[in-house]
Amino acid sequence: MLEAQGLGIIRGERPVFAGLDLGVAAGEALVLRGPNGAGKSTLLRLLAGLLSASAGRITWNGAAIDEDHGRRLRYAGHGDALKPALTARENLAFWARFEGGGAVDGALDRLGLSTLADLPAGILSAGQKRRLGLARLALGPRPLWLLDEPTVSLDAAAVEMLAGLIADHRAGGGMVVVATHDGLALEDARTLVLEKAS
Ligand SMILES: Nc1ncnc2c1ncn2[C@@H]1O[C@H](COP(=O)(O)OP(=O)(O)OP(=O)(O)O)[C@@H](O)[C@H]1O
Repeated sequence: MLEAQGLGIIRGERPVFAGLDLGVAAGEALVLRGPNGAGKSTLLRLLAGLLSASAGRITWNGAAIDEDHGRRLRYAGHGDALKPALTARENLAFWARFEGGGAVDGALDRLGLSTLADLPAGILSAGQKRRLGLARLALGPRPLWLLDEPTVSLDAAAVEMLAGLIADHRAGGGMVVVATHDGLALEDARTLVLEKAS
């Protein structure tokens, strides 16, 4: 279980949020909402261990997260983290190697990219690049997914693929925390609304 207690962070000398508590158990989804600048990306980066909190603590099964935390999660931020000169398949194969293995062709297929597998990532459309970035989720199981506005640039079919991917992940006991401004439909998801600090 992922938990945060009394979480607060100051960025650029200004508090983004303070006193924030949350918990996500196996199979659960937590949707982060709130206006631009409210701190959704900041919270996801904290939960990923990419930023340090100014106050409070983040725990995994009761123990403070440490340098091993990154191996139990997949974080998909605003960028797609692709190398434009490599093909779609080569990009994903790079990630699979980096993570110690993964089913590359199956992941491409899951995001509807099989016919584009041998094209350089640099010539893919914005939505195709986003699909490819998200195909990393399908490389193999990791318990925690942290997704920052994953539906940006996606068409309706791809949003459905993503929703299916998340549903399967949760059915297998996975957890997901997702920041979104739109209507990504996740069954039985809880919502955490962040207010903009004044
Ligand atoms: N590197 C940084 N240095 C200083 N302040 C930062 C930094 N990164 C973000 N901030 C500030 O932190 C606050 C929260 O930003 P964040 O990106 O987490 O918001 P958000 O809720 O994800 O917004 P959006 O809906 O626009 O994506 C903003 O006021 C932003 O200016």
